[in-house]
Amino acid sequence: METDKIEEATSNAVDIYKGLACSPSVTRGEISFGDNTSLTTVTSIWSQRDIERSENVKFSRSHYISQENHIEVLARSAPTELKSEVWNVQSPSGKLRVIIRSVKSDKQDEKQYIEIWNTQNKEKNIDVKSLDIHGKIYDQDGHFGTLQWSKSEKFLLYVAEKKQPKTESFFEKKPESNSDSSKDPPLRGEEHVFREMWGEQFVDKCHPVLCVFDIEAATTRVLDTTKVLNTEMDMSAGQAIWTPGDSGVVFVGWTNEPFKLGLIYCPQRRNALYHIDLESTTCTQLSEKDKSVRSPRFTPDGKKLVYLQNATYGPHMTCANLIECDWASKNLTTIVGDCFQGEDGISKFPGIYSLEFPTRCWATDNKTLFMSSTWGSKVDIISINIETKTVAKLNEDAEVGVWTVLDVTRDMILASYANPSTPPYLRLGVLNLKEDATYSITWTQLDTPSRISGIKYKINTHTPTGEKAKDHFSNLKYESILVTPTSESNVKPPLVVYPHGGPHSAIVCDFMLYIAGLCKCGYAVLLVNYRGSTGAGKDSIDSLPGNVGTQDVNDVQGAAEEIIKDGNFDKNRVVVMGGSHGGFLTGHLIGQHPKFYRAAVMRNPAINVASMLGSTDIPDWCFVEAGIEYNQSILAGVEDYKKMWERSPIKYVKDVTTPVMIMLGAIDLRVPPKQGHEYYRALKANNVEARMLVYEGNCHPINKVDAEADAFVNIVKWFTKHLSSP
Ligand SMILES: CC(=O)N[C@@H](C)C(=O)N[C@@H](C)C(=O)N[C@@H](C)C(=O)O
Repeated sequence: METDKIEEATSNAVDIYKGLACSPSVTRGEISFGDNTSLTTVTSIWSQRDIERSENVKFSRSHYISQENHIEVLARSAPTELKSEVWNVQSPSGKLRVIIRSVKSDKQDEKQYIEIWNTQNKEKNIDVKSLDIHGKIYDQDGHFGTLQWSKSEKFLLYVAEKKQPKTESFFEKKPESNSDSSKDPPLRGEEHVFREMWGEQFVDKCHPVLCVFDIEAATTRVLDTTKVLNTEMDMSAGQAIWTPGDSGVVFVGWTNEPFKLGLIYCPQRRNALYHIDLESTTCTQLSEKDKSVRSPRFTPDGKKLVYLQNATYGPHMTCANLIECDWASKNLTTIVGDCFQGEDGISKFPGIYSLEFPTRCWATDNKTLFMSSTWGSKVDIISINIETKTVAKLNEDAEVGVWTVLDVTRDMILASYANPSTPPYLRLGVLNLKEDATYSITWTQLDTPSRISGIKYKINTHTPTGEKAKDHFSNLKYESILVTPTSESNVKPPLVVYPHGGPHSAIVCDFMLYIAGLCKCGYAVLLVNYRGSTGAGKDSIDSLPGNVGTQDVNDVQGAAEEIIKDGNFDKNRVVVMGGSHGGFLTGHLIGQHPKFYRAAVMRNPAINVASMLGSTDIPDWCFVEAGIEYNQSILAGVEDYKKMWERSPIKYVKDVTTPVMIMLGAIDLRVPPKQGHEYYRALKANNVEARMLVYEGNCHPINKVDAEADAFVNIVKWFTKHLSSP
């Protein structure tokens, strides 16, 4: 009986997952205007899981739009699969397009090409290797990646790996003396020198440099940024943009010394904004010292430069400031600073929580920009007027979900919208300037949303209660999202408690494949944005470091108990799952509340912060979350290790009775797999049922198509098994 139930649930999960996995996500969008100004084209790039091919398939779509007096979709192109495109960027005039293509030979060695297309054909194709001046061109990695046309459309600006000298063994036969001495001889004995890279998911990115490609000459110039302020500072460069008139480049430079820390999800690494003049090659620092900056953008008239900034080190995601640099004077002004929740809760603007501005983000007024930013458990479109320093929310309160601004140009805005029951779809809007100098948007849906039936969701607000409120920030509110199956059955659905990772991140009302899948399998899911999450004020974020393992655990448990008290769920059918710091919280929850959860699942869990310190790409995280101020010269002492251990779930493993399934990415550099092994061994030593899945070739997210699919079905099977047993 139990076996049949498990088999049926597993087979059902496979079918449900295969159906939902077809929902594509939009990765880029661009508004363009042909010669005929009445015709607008929206080009969008999508990604979709292909389980049969076990890869994410990328494809483009186009919408052809008339906007005589309102926006009307005249035609839609069929999706076109994009094979091997790393970049695809239209020139400012729309007459040219550059594609960076990456082609893998059957021997799997990768070749890259720079392709220049006009509106009829491919004009130029350059084999990057033939340039022999840099390594691989960087993709859109969210940190370094850049590909920008100059206004003149004669040059391209991109980021590539610095060329490495050739190396050879000490025992290699020396070449004849009359050989070509003009070439740099290979370095002997350097073949095995460690090349430090930028951590998790940046394993082939060690030293990015700025490159300017002359299209006519088909040659590239690598900009030497070591002469910053006349110091030999070795820098990694990225996020580069042209200065007005193409006379120079503004870019973000990260110091490579004393050692690199993991960069992904960590926009608080020490760096600065620089300006390099292409004629004199002088390089000057624009931004303040000892800050972390990102996403520089010039106003269309070139008079102002804005960028996002926050403190270095400290919490890994925090409230960002918007800084304006007057280009003529280089004077800096803070337009939007830190915001705090205080007594007002999350309804008040919580500050900017975003990794970047859209590539094009300005209204034609040269003073209002549009971006997406996390606001509680949703992502809204906000406008920021850099003249009046005012912030406004642009989407309606009723449309709770995730709004992503993709492109803004000629007072039109392209965005995608999604929510837990609706995969992302495109909306094109016209910006309407109101009398108070703010904007409203008149939207047109470019597609009919494909809403998934049987899923409803609501956002709950929680206040820390009872003994949980003793901690320092007890007045701060926090949210959760309850996603519930809308079945007619009067059987109370089992509840999955799901704390997010980070810890300084947030789960937002997005379309999430796993959450929709669990819901369609009959589970309700409680997604908890405990204090310390982004989108709820800087004070919320600052409340957590040093209090992990207590405050965050109390908030998740408090939300779960509050929801169960409402009577819609059976308190004997509650399970818990989480990844990374969410796995850390899962371990704490089953250790500190041993009889509350019937089963647990952890993805790449941080189990023992003390033992993680020496092997993670983010050792600073171990200090910061344990409440120890970090700098790169710190060395942990006994007391530091003690603090880290005392805040770790391993401390409570002896009290665990809940069956645990651990899922590991074999090449995870963020939370190394040995963390999961440490917990697995401790559970087995205590005769607790434990199952461990190790996904080869997967890193921290475990998001390769086959692994992600296998993990989902295994999760459903694990929960079914343990909810079926007495
Ligand atoms: C916000 C954030 O992700 N912080 C990084 C330091 C980080 O990678 N933290 C991990 C411990 C973690 O919890 N990562 C989250 C994003 C996950 O779910 O993988």
